[in-house]
Amino acid sequence: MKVFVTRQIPDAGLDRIRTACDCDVWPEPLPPSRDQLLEKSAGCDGVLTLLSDRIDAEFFDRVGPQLKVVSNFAVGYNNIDVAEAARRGIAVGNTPGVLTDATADIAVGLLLAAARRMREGIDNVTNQQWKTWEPMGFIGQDLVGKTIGIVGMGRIGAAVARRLHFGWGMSVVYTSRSDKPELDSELNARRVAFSQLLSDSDFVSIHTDLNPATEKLFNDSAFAKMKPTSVLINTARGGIVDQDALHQALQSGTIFSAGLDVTEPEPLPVSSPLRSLGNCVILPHIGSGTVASRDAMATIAADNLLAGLAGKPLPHRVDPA
Ligand SMILES: NC(=O)C1=CN([C@@H]2O[C@H](COP(=O)(O)OP(=O)(O)OC[C@H]3O[C@@H](n4cnc5c(N)ncnc54)[C@H](O)[C@@H]3O)[C@@H](O)[C@H]2O)C=CC1
Ligand SMILES: O=C(O)C(=O)CO
Repeated sequence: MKVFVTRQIPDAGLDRIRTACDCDVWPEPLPPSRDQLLEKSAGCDGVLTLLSDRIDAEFFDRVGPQLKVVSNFAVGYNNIDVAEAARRGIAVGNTPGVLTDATADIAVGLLLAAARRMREGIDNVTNQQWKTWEPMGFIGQDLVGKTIGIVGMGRIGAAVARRLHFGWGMSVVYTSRSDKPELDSELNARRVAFSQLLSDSDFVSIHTDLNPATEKLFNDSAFAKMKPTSVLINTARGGIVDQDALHQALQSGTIFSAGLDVTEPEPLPVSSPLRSLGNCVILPHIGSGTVASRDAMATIAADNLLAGLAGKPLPHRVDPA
């Protein structure tokens, strides 16, 4: 079986694939260009992709009808046209669960950083502008006893809610496609409408997948409903936030600050005004970036790939919505 792996991934997964397949791994740190992706994947039975690889009808046409499986090295799969894959009988896999804690930790880290103005503080020290301890300097937002609004109460959303409820005594409100009675009783949480979440929350953390209903969900009208002291955290996907509206909200004081692990595009262009705002903390999409998480993602991605090649059910299969 011939496979293309679009980037170096941990040996925990790569060794399994190399043992079982004729495997070509993209060797560069930067992704293959679109043409290189299409060229390298052509004729393959399986591909192991990253969240930055666009997998669509054109890709499937160019790769050929022998393609059996696309295994995404991520839990998010908005880069893949899953419906088109299903129409063609191509299995799609992802890596849920093993990165939940790592990503929730980064969400909490961003929340602390954005609430307590750490970016401004670090910039101040790094630029040698810090002169003395000031009673009124770098005043941020308190966390204890505040309200966290979780947008998308899935695996990562629940893990963030637990951290903030049990660690900082926060009240939890959330939006979800369905009721979560077990979380309501565990966290004393309340499912509310999106607009109520925006107006009630001191902190809002985004944990939905990117889909047609969540694309640019955070726009001018959403920011207008948030408290001027509120902090927005996004570790989900950049496309869920209208970044022009976010810039305006941060600059005008409509909201207090933001912490982003994800942007659209990634990285943001050098000219993006969000890069230079002191009240916007931006990380280079490192939510799942721990040894254990990335090893486990590699193992699952390899297992999905090998199962698909063998015509067996994928351990973690993605179905069309
Ligand atoms: N920053 C990073 O490195 C990482 C980012 N992610 C992102 O986080 C997302 C969530 O991951 P998990 O929690 O594992 O997925 P999940 O599938 O457990 O949770 C997503 C939740 O969002 C809900 N949802 C979808 N649309 C909604 C809507 N319109 N309104 C309310 N709820 C909605 C779903 O029903 C689901 O409960 C991924 O799709 C991915 O994009 C995931 C891992 C790492
Ligand atoms: O898994 C994902 O969806 C990520 O964004 C990176 O781990």
